[in-house]
Amino acid sequence: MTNRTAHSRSKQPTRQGSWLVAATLLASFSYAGSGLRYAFATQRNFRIHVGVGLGVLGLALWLQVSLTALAILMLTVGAVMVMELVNTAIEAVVDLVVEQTYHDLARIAKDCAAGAVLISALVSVGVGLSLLGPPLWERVQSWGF
Ligand SMILES: Nc1ncnc2c1ncn2[C@@H]1O[C@H](COP(=O)(O)OP(=O)(O)OP(=O)(O)O)[C@@H](O)[C@H]1O
Repeated sequence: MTNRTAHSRSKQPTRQGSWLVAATLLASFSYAGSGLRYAFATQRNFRIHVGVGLGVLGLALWLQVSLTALAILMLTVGAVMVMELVNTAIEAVVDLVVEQTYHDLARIAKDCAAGAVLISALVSVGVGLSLLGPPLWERVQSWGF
């Protein structure tokens, strides 16, 4: 039995236009996990952002920054990852619509999505330097450099 058939025979209310609807909360998490795994496996930039983000949060914990600073860093790191995921989603939808053809609107959509990732990454560098730079400098000086 295909998923579509299974769905149509279930007691779940149908949603017009959807091929497959998450029937349970667990299924929703599972689909979200699939998206994260796909982005991690296929998007080099997403892997870089995850690596740098974990490094930044590790550094913040090591420097024992304030809880407010840690919260701002988590928000910033998370925002970059979210932008990368949205960028990946937009690229997939654009490719689905135009397939292998060149289209100016496809270019604009992809370029703007990439621009959004770039801005979030630049902002996160500024936030990271502002919040981690001074305590890192103090720590280095305390070593007698
Ligand atoms: N169908 C299209 N029509 C017009 N321009 C396109 C099209 N597909 C891609 N482009 C152009 O090529 C660029 C790169 O597109 P591509 O799909 O390869 O993204 P990418 O390099 O994988 O992006 P990212 O590194 O953010 O994942 C786009 O930003 C856009 O300028």
